[in-house]
Amino acid sequence: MTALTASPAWQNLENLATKIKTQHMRDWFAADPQRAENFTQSACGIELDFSKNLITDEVMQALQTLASECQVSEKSQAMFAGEIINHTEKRAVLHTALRNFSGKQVLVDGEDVMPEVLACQKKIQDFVASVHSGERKGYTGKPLTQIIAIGIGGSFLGPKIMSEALKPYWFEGVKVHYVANVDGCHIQDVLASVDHQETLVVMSSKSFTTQETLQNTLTAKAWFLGAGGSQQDIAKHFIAVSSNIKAATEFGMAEDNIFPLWDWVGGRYSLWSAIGLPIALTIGYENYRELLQGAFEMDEHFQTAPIEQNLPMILALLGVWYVNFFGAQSHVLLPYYHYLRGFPAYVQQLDMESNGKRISGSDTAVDYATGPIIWGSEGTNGQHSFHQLIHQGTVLVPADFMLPLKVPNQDNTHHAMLASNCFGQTQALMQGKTFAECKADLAAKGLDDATLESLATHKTMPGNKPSNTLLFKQVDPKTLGALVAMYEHKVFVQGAIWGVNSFDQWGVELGKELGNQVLDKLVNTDADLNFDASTNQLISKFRQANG
Ligand SMILES: O=P(O)(O)OC[C@H]1O[C@](O)(CO)[C@@H](O)[C@@H]1O
Repeated sequence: MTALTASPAWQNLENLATKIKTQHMRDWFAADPQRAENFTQSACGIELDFSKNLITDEVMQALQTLASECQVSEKSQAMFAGEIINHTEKRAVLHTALRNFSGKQVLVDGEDVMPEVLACQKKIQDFVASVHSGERKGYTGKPLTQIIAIGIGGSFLGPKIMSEALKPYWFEGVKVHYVANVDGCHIQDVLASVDHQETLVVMSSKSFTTQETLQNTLTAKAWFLGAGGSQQDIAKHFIAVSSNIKAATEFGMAEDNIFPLWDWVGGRYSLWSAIGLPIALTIGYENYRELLQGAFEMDEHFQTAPIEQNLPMILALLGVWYVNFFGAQSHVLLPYYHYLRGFPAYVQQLDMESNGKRISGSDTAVDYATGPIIWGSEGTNGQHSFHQLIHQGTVLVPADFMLPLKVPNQDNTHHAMLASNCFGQTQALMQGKTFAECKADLAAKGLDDATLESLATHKTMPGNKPSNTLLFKQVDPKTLGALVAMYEHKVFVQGAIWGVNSFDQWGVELGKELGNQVLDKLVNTDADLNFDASTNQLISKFRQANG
């Protein structure tokens, strides 16, 4: 047993879980008219109804005790203070400094990082203004109306998904295309759709070593030169965002065209840095600043709200409850808003790359589950596919439903239908439908007793399936910023409880290394194959097909 699983707080939760598993949420709602109100909290434009969870006051208190025993708030103070909490990479973790509107200093190694952060924000502001006004032009004098944003992982998901979510705020006259994968089909399609004279390429790579991003940029550069641009025109059409200024200049980026970021910004936490430049180009700098402001307000809420009112804390503790005491292996995100359709993929990287870990801070393997599989897609589409498993399958899948109460420029018929589906799903998951209720329905249809008994077993819905409902007045930049920061802090709290380092990602390295070794054998077709038999066979087939 590790210290965590042996702790009194953990043991207490195990006992409570055994008790809770014999009860049904349906009965709690029937017995307590205040339940919904008691288990609803709001902050920063987000209302969280967590009453449809397998919890009682006693459970929530026990979870809060666990958080205190794991020193979550002390660990969070260390993060905000710029301490080296990413101990395997010896780095501070300060994405919060990128949206720090408090006017206070943020020290890393005794030095205030805020002047550099503010200077970079000013550079973004000026750059966006020069593109939007048409003052910054391409080499033939045309305005830059087509932006190709090249990057992958955290250098792609944040900009793409947040821009998509803010469609009602798009600046007219500029179109941003995203390219992440090294699959040539994508970049070719995008290049074929734009005029090189009007195109600005924003290459985003914190490390400036990522294969996909480097190759896609080289392809874009070759296309630009092939279409009539010259080497000296590159500076007008190619810019980079990177913490590796040396590699970016060696690659050919003009120094003035490089937007910096710092090693204390993790890739999956980087949308608040210049990695967010494509967002600012899409929605304008003022709206982009609102996004940052929303995140800042959530940071303040996370640091100051009491644990029982603290949205990231509540979400994190509920997640721990299901992962560690109910055996839940996944968590589904269900935005009922088309423009937020990419949000599950965003949280997927944020959560799985952060807490998909098995070694704790004491350098030993954990004996408890850590980060779950995060998945999901927009409602109502999922209702007609995977919701079946959530309702009647054999695994427990806690869900976060999300709905803006108002959507811009929309006829209420659609929105009311969308909301009714969202609320109806949470209701069905919670209450289910008993065998007796199913039988009564079938009897009313005049079915004979044998058919009725048999069919009713199949139609019975156990219910008691947990879900959170997150309501927003609307998905404006500020609320979206708060929403993203809320999930960041949720992930932080869980990592703090599980004792893992949420800020490294060694697991992705081996694949990159082996991929490069394989690439060498694919390109050098005479080279001996000395991998395992399966990999050798796959390489041979590729060589034959492309020989
Ligand atoms: O911005 P970079 O350095 O190109 O990295 C892209 C992504 O690659 C990863 O390291 C994973 O491969 C992510 O953490 C990161 O967001």
